[in-house]
Order: sequence, then structure tokens, then C-alpha cells
Amino acid sequence: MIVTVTYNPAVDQTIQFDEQMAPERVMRANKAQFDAGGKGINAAQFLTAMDRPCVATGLLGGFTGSFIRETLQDDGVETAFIDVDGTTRLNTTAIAAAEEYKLNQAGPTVGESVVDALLEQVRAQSPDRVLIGGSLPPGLSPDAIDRIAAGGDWETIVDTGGDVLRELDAQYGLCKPNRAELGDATGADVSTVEGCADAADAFRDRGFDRVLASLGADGAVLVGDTGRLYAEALDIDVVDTVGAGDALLSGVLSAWEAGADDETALRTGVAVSSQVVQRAGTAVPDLNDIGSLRDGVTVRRL
Ligand SMILES: Nc1ncnc2c1ncn2[C@@H]1O[C@H](COP(=O)(O)OP(=O)(O)O)[C@@H](O)[C@H]1O
Ligand SMILES: O=P(O)(O)OC[C@H]1O[C@](O)(COP(=O)(O)O)[C@@H](O)[C@@H]1O
Repeated sequence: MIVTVTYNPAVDQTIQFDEQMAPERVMRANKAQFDAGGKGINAAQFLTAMDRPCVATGLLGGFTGSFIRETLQDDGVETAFIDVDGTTRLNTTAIAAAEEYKLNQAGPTVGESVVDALLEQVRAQSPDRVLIGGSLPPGLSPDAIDRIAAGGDWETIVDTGGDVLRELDAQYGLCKPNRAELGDATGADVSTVEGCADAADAFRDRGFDRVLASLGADGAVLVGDTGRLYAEALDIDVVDTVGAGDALLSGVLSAWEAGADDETALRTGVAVSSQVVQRAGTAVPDLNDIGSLRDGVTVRRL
């Protein structure tokens, strides 16, 4: 069973415009939607849609927190959140004439006592795997992630970027940087798929058994003891890429939970992410028929 931890959830607002963004004028959207978001929350929704037992934990507050709580309840996701003062953030993706703008808030400031409270929630679920996803809200340091990773007998998967990823100190089963995060964390040349695989492999020494690097339209790389695998992305019509990384990771974890090998897991991840990017926002797509899509994903060893 998987527990997901989202320290900094978000309501995802997705707004679509026919025309290009332009300063100093009113832009009128032709479509808009709100979804429950934040990396661990998206993953819990995708895993639940694939019938994998999981519990979403994290910090929620204010009217946006209530929206997330209600959305997860409607989606049948099991939850064990901690209430905080302050208001959970609202992140905006604007899609304008096929260009994507992502505007993320910092989130409400929290005190370090939330780490103990969350660790207690995680332990109460006795998970096999814990996924800690997303940025940290003001008030917390990377230690908040390390403490949960080291706090029990579970495999910890982490999906975060920037300085936080570089500063993690515990032992992790997997991290999932995207291309920019991999480049930032390693300082390596990530302009080619091979370069990404080299960088991901080298990054394992920093405390990660496996590294799953997502490369957007170029697909994904999974490196670990069983070797270096590269999956091409599927040729699809993309609406926006919010939630793409969470979907990739959920597909991989879902397959591992079912006992699949790395190659099948990577195929499953690409298939799930393909379904998500074809829809606006982080709404949960139909993941019932993921098997046939998965079989169409090409994987090769590098
Ligand atoms: N333009 C695209 N075309 C096809 N698949 C895509 C595209 N963008 C993303 N994906 C799929 O979503 C996965 C994750 O995308 P990516 O953008 O790297 O993640 P993140 O959201 O973490 O930045 C990719 O590995 C790929 O399978
Ligand atoms: O915590 P961060 O890094 O600000 O990211 C939060 C955002 O990322 C998302 O989880 C989407 O992540 P991905 O596009 O990487 O899958 C959104 O739901 C959320 O608004």
C-alpha cells in the first residue's frame, strides 16, 4: 500500500485562451476549470483510478483546502490530512495559443511541528511505499522530507526539484526529476537522451536506488541496478502538461505494486502520462484501458 505526502497541495486552476498572452489588456478565457492538485494528491487520484490501495496525506487549510478534501472524497480517494492555519495555494496554468504558462504560489507558512504530525499519520497506515511529492511550503526545510523517508520501514519515493532535491540526505528508492530538475541538480549536459541517462545514473550515488527522469515529449529514462531504460513518448495531441510527471510516476508505481518489472513499469508510466496530457488540468482520465496503450510504448536499453 502506498501513502502519498503532499506538504504543499494546490488547487489547480487551468484557463484556456484562443489568443496569445499580451500585457496591459483583459484576456478573456474560453474555458476554465479547478482541480485538486499537488504532486502527491495527483498521484493518489491516479493510483486510486487504477485500483491501487493508497492514502493521501499532507497539509490542508482554508477554502482551497476544503475544495481539495471534497474533490478527493468524490473521487473515492482515502485521505488522512492535517489541518493547518492559512490557506492552501491556488496554482494557475494558462494555455494561450498553444503556449503554456505555469504560475505557482509559495503556499502558506507552516511550523516544523507538522512534520511530526504527518510522520504519525504515515506510520498509522503501515505503508510499503511512501511518495513525498512537490515543493515545500515556507517554514520547512528538506529535513522535512528526509525525516519521513527515515521514519519507518518503507521505501520512499521523492518527486521534488530545485535546491530541495540537491539537499536531501536520507536513502530513497526513487526520485523523479524532469529534465530541467535533473540538469539543475547535477549540472550535467541534459540536452540528449544519453546525457540524461548518464546524469540520472550518476545522481543515484546521492542516495537514490533508481532515478526516473521525465523528458516531456522525448519520453522518460529509468536507471537502476537492472540497467538504463529509455521509453519514447507516444505521438499524441497535448492539451497541457500539468500533472504529466505525476501521472508518469503513478503509472510506474502502480505497475511495481502489481509486481511488474522495470520495463513494464516504465511503459505503464508513459501510457498513463499520455492520457493525462491529452486533457486539460490534472483531472483524472479514464485509466481502465491502460493495458493496450502500454503495449504501444517502445522501450529500449541504452
Ligand atoms: N508533448 C508531449 N507529448 C507526449 N507525451 C508527453 C508530452 N509531454 C509530456 N509527456 C509525457 O508525460 C511524461 C512526463 O512529462 P514531463 O513534462 O517531463 O513531466 P513534468 O510534469 O514532471 O515536467 C513524459 O515522460 C511523457 O510520457
Ligand atoms: O509543488 P510544486 O513544485 O509547486 O508543484 C505543484 C504543482 O505541480 C502539480 O502537481 C503538477 O505536477 P507535474 O506537472 O510535475 O506532474 C500540480 O498539480 C501543482 O499545482
